[in-house]
Amino acid sequence: MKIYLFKNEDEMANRSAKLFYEEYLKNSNSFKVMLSGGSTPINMYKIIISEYKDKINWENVLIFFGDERFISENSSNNNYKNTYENFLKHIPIPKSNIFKIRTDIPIEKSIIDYENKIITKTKNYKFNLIYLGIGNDGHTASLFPDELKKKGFIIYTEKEHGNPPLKRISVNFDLIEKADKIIFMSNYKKKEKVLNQIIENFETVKNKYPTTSLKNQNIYYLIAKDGY
Ligand SMILES: O=C1O[C@H](COP(=O)(O)O)[C@@H](O)[C@H](O)[C@H]1O
Repeated sequence: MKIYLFKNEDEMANRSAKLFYEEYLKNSNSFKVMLSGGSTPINMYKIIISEYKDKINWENVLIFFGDERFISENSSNNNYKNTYENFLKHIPIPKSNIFKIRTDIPIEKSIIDYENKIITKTKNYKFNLIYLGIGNDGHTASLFPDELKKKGFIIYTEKEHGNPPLKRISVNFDLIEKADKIIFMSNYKKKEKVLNQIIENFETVKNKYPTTSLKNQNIYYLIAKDGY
């Protein structure tokens, strides 16, 4: 596990976009990547579009999502919609290489549908690269501290979370653990409590939060801390 601090969001975005490209080069025949939702990755997407778009054979890139807010794809709260608007519609990736989490069918059916897509396109749920965010309560993807009992590779939450409160679908720890590389990206602002603990003494918060509970050896925390 490595922690990298950046002076600002742009520097963090540059590094995370470079990592995207580096991992693509290692797996350029079939690059399986899982993206996080929320606003943090948007700057990274801009850099991938401007710096790397033309260096990547998008036919060989498969895009999945770590979690989804269970709301219509037309809503600005939908992770796929945001990723499509800020990233996917700007790159020449075939539509058939994008695997979204459906919100137009019942939630129990959607997790089965999503898991089937993953089973079909990966070897035993293994991704080359998984991007994750960090919530101010230490959640990651949609694995929330107060409901971690569900087993399986894909789960949905019992409660509604966030603003607006919505049920969520998420990949679970067992799937994330299998990835070749995991990148957490987070902005210090509004997440001081959990990020301070991660930065200052990771060992003391190991296993305390969903975001610090992974055992995978190839985890990068990229944290933008103004003026650091
Ligand atoms: O709700 C969510 O939030 C987290 C963090 O989002 P951010 O806006 O702070 O970047 C995100 O990682 C997750 O995918 C999303 O569903």
